Amino acid sequence: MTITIGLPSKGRMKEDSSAVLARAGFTVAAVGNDRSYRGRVEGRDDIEIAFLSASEISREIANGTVDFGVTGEDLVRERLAEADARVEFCARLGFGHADVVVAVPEIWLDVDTMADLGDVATDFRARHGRRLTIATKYWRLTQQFFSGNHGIQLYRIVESLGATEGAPASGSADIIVDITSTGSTLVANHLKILSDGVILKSEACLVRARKPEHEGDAVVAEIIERVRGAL
Ligand SMILES: Nc1ncnc2c1ncn2[C@@H]1O[C@H](COP(=O)(O)OP(=O)(O)OP(=O)(O)O)[C@@H](O)[C@H]1O
Ligand SMILES: O=P(O)(O)OC[C@H]1O[C@H](OP(=O)(O)OP(=O)(O)O)[C@H](O)[C@@H]1O
Repeated sequence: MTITIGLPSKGRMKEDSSAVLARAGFTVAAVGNDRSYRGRVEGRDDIEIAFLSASEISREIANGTVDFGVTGEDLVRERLAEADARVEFCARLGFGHADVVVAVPEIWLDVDTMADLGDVATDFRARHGRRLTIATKYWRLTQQFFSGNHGIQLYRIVESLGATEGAPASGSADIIVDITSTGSTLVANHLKILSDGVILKSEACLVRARKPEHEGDAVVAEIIERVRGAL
């Protein structure tokens, strides 16, 4: 059986992903020219590399078209319901850190917690004639956190495909759920994170699609062990 590993072909995780595999003893090379989307590992005919974007990797892991992938935990949990049943987070790789957070306008002085926000959501229709709106590209994580963890049901998600932090100022949503690393984009947009508003502390992970044929497979076990040993 050939084991396929999805690695970022571009973006912020690209260099660190190849470096961690190299430290684990797997030297990755493109097949054909530099622009190829297939790679191989030197000396290993039993491992194939698929170069994809971080978000494509989460999709391919969900489909099971790759066995392993290096991508952000946020992208995997957003893509997959019941993520822990479907995939194994084999190793946290120490780069690509970002928190998925709930942020509200700084001027909402009496809103500091999710409970405060729940009160705002409850009163919102009476005050404004519509539901509280949340701009995000993290639909699943937002619904799980608001409805599942905090019992907040009265809101509407407004899909955001970019510049999410600008939504409250432009009037396209009241609050946001987005990723932050240094926090400077939130500050620049006069937004504050609720004190219990961190939905997920994400980083790049080695993720395995749980497949029956992986049971007892020596190459699968070797990849996990060597990557863990390289951290
Ligand atoms: N400052 C940051 N902004 C956005 N994502 C970040 C940041 N820091 C770390 N990440 C992580 O990087 C991953 C996304 O990486 P990247 O933007 O390269 O992905 P992509 O999905 O390939 O991009 P694209 O949207 O161009 O397809 C996510 O897992 C995210 O958590
Ligand atoms: O907390 P900070 O360090 O300010 O980073 C957070 C910002 O960085 C990302 O956007 P980016 O401009 O990287 O674009 P992307 O979302 O398209 O990757 C992310 O979407 C946030 O807007």
